[in-house]
Amino acid sequence: MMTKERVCIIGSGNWGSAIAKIVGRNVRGSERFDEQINMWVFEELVNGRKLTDIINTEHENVRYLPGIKIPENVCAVPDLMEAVRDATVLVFVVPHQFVKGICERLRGNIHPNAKAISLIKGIDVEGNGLSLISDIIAHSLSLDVSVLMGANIANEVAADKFCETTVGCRIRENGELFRELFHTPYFRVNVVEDVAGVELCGALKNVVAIGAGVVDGLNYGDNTKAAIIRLGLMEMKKFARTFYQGVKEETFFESCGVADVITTCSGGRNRRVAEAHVRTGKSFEELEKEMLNGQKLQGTTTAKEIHEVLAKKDMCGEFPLFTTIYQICYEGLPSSRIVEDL
Ligand SMILES: NC(=O)c1ccc[n+]([C@@H]2O[C@H](COP(=O)([O-])OP(=O)(O)OC[C@H]3O[C@@H](n4cnc5c(N)ncnc54)[C@H](O)[C@@H]3O)[C@@H](O)[C@H]2O)c1
Ligand SMILES: O=P(O)(O)OC[C@H](O)CO
Repeated sequence: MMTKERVCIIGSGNWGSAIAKIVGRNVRGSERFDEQINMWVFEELVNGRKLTDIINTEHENVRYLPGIKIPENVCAVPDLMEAVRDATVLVFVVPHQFVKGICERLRGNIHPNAKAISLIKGIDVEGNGLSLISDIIAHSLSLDVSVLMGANIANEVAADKFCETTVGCRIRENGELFRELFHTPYFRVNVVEDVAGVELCGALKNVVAIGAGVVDGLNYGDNTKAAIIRLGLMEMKKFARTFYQGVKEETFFESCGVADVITTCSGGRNRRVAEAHVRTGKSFEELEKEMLNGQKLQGTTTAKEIHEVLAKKDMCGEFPLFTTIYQICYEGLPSSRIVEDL
């Protein structure tokens, strides 16, 4: 008899918890996946109680996804090594700034047959230049890493509202395995063989979302926002194809591309916080703490990371939207320059 795949979800924030609901339900009765799932939780106290205890007794992540029941076969585990023990399928879903530290701790401690998927929307910049988060995981842990990105605001997915998503894979068999793990009638998975294209769409759309929030804060209206979306998509495509060979044109028409830019520029956290930044004059850090209750912004850090890459290559002038968004976030450029500098 085939040994069943054992799944561990690494991360338990807003999206990690929503995805735990899907995966927890999908593995029930599965011939391919073990029904028991571990979810690694960065432990914290909520009203004096451990978050893992709350999740394991009330089956709800009251801090990051309140009001949604997580299936009882999902077990919250505070110890990372214990969480991944025996896991052959690793689902990475933490804010991108934490992934390197987690991989360092995991190195040498994972199942030899493990494969992974990253749901993390972000990039990394090291001395030599740009790295995909999926490559950081793959190189640290010597395993194949697929990605899942799409127009997927966690609260809407968790409420079972229909949407689509894109899995990018290098090994088709693994892409199909992940489709089986995540696909539901209301969370429709399409698999494409373009990891870099899918992942860069997911990362870069967070920068465009900051731009959309800025024009909302300025009350510029829908036409301006549509222009930001269009110009943002063009810069996303140019950036992805400049830095990664083989990124496919059609990937930008998948859920991870145009659909995610639209959703993120309407209902996302990055957009909301950027709008508040313009209206209140408060810093992004202050507003992240005030408005997100522990959830993390990815768009501002990604704007900084891509700016570092562009500045090193002397290419800022070729990416006027990304550059202006960076300057608004980090250099005090007046918000109105978002359109003046285009
Ligand atoms: N929330 C969404 O709607 C959504 C949808 C799709 C993709 N994503 C992406 O998924 C990834 C994870 O986002 P999220 O919404 O699940 O997280 P989140 O924004 O809710 O972040 C909070 C999480 O970070 C954890 N954390 C805090 N400090 C930590 C530390 N030092 N080490 C490790 N973990 C720590 C918290 O415990 C919590 O689980 C991001 O890349 C995000 O862009 C989010
Ligand atoms: O809330 P945001 O801005 O982090 O975006 C959430 C998702 O990535 C939208 O697909």
